[in-house]
Amino acid sequence: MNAVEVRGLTKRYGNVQALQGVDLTVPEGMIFGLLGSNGAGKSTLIKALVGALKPNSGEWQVLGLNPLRDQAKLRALIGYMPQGVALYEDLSARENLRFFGSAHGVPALEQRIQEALEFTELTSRADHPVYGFSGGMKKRVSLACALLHKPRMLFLDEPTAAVDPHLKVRSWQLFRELANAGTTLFISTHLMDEALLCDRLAIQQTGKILIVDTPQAILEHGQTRLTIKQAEQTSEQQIASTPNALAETLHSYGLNPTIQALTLHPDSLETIVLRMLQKSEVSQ
Ligand SMILES: Nc1ncnc2c1ncn2[C@@H]1O[C@H](COP(=O)(O)OP(=O)(O)OP(=O)(O)O)[C@@H](O)[C@H]1O
Repeated sequence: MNAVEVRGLTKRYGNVQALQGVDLTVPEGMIFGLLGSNGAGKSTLIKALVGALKPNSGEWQVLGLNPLRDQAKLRALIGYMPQGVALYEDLSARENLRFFGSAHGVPALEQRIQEALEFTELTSRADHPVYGFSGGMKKRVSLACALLHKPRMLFLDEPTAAVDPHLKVRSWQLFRELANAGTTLFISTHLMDEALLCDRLAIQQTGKILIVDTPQAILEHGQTRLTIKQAEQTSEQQIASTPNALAETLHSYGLNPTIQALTLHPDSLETIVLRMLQKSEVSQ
């Protein structure tokens, strides 16, 4: 079964058409990314899918349920981490989890809270009030709340916005662990490096989905500028962004003709910075 099926979804706020006929299918058990710039309609789409707003028209189902009509049933099956922090600031992380867990009727709640705190690396600050937490820690508490009832599907609206590189990497490890265990994740982002970590990616612009494919296939829509410097001259050419195109071009420069594809995987700036930070921690 598909986790999400959407046809012709529209949503208007006054004269702003936030969703302009969205069609989308999300298979179960994967990390599905929704990439779009500010105002593209990502939060609106997620809110419609979790039953937090009423679209103007279209058909939409999540885990086979209608998010408005079957709201109570659906809430038991999904976790939702909104973009803004929706926590009780005067309560501790554990108390927030207890509150959300009770609302969901989570069995063996205290044990489950402990597991969620460990999973999100919050145990050492579990009993401190949330108002003293950094933005990244609050995000982790929100994630723990969304995970508490072991949902089949998680909707995470820009979960790593304003989060430092270490926590971002850790969050994506968590997302991958959850997907490996069978959870479907629907994650919105405007960050390209995160988009590449998804199994499938939809690109949204002004309320419309432009393309849905694997990140690799989307990258192959691009062109690569290849600069080759030899003793006397530098040559530049545009080639297709595919491993085969690179190998083929380099054959004329003497690359072993049996090599059919070449792929480079340079570290992102984030990875480089993270490694530097880790090295300096070890040497201190
Ligand atoms: N409650 C609202 N009332 C009026 N307009 C709204 C409301 N919520 C969103 N909009 C408008 O709808 C459009 C889509 O907004 P939405 O928040 O869904 O985009 P987004 O892709 O999530 O953006 P961001 O990345 O900045 O969070 C924007 O033009 C926004 O201003």
